[in-house]
Amino acid sequence: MTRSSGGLDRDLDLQRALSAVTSAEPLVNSVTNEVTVNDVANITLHWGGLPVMSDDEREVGDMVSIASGCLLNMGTVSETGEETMLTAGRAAGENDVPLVVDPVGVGATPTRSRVADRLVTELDVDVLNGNYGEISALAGADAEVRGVESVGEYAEIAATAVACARETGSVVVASGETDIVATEELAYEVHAGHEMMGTVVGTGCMLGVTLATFAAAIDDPLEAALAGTMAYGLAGELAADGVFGEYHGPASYRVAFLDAVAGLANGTAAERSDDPLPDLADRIERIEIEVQP
Ligand SMILES: Nc1ncnc2c1ncn2[C@@H]1O[C@H](COP(=O)(O)OP(=O)(O)O)[C@@H](O)[C@H]1O
Ligand SMILES: Cc1ncsc1CCOP(=O)(O)O
Ligand SMILES: [Mg+2]
Repeated sequence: MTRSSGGLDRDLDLQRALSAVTSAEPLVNSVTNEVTVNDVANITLHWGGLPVMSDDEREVGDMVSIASGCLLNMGTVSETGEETMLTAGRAAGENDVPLVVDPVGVGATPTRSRVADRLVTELDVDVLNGNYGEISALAGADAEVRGVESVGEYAEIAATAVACARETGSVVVASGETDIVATEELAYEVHAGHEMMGTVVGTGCMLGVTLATFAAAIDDPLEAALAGTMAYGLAGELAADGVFGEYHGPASYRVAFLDAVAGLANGTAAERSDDPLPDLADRIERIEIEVQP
């Protein structure tokens, strides 16, 4: 892999993206796991979307057909859940509803790898989001996913994310200390977030529905992924800086983080912090990747 970095080669405006979401107020259906479902619903609302968690085989196709975005999160996928996610994903494809898939825990067990493979091969996925280990496992690269956590080193994660984008035709968001947003052509490093985000269960799931909510309001999936990933990491920083209240550990940090998301969407972040929105050219770096064919 050859790597050369360059500036942000796109006109990306974070306030414009945030306003697109709040003005669209998109209905977003999440078929997701019961571990973090409430946080996934709440953060959808905090961004300005309308959450619904329809996951019954008899209804989910109808609900997705009237939604503007759809998330499939396989965190606790059951046998029925597998078929329901495919029903929801097919309805998204038939109704041109942007589809985000979070292949939680792919690579940890043969079952998760099989289900994830079905989702990415049988559905038209606009954005795939997972941690470094999950995206590496999906791309067939060396990966260690312990349960749902990514462990190990991933020095080539940008090239792996591009390879995954090439294989799936999706925009790929590989989350970690530095988030990678990749297409079949290139990758962007998004320098945002805070280590406290890694201490809260659900921050990957909430990133997934953030991407679905932004993709529901912004036509270009790459722009939606870059803006959503950046806004999400920014909320993590504002919370860590105490802008939305003092925290004393992961539990109180989680509350401050949710308040920071709402504050970015409703404008109160600007009242609480001198300059809440950074110049994206300083935070997003384009990485040219020469991936071996
Ligand atoms: N050490 C870190 N520094 C900055 N941001 C982080 C860190 N760890 C996690 N994050 C952020 O937390 C969110 C969830 O990422 P991650 O923990 O990789 O997902 P998952 O919970 O699915 O494993 C992402 O937005 C990511 O950028
Ligand atoms: C712990 C756990 N187990 C099955 S789903 C889930 C939540 C995963 O959340 P995240 O991917 O955001 O860490
Ligand atoms: Mg996750």
